Amino acid sequence: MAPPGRSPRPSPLARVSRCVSFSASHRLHSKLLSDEENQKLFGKCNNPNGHGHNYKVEVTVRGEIDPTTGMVINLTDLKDYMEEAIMEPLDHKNLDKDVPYFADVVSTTENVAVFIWENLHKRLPEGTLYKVKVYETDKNIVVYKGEASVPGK
Ligand SMILES: Nc1nc2c(c(=O)[nH]1)N=C([C@H](O)[C@H](O)COP(=O)(O)OP(=O)(O)OP(=O)(O)O)CN2
Ligand SMILES: [Zn+2]
Repeated sequence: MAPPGRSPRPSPLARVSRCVSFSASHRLHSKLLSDEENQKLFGKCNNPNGHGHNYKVEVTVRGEIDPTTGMVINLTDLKDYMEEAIMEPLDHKNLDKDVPYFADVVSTTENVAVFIWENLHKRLPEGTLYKVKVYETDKNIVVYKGEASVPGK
């Protein structure tokens, strides 16, 4: 509580990140396209027997630093949430065949990032998930921040 006549001291906001790695196979193939169109669009990534990646995921949570605990979020809790939301559904899986979400959603890194966001944000305090960054390879990187475009705008 601030002394009378003084406004309360603003709580510092910080961003806390944690990384995990998982291995998975997939095939880029859209059910909305013909086999020929898929091959033309995705090339080697449309190989019928798939291919694999060692994905790296960086999750960032944003919030006030609690004056009592000194934490935005307990990283031990974040570790558990990431285990449930990322490792359990995705590690050592065939994304297209083992993960129901990707039955009709092309397993691009963009969509992997959205899947992880949707799975994580329901476990975290409202409004605290800030960023999901997925490295499909060292060179191919996607950032998703929960944003969506409004149709017609
Ligand atoms: N917009 C997207 N484009 C592509 C994605 C994707 O997720 N989003 N994914 C792929 C493939 O999955 C493919 O595996 C990418 O591999 P590759 O091109 O081999 O990866 P690198 O660029 O890191 O490999 P180098 O050959 O060493 O450059 C394709 N497109
Ligand atoms: Zn791939």
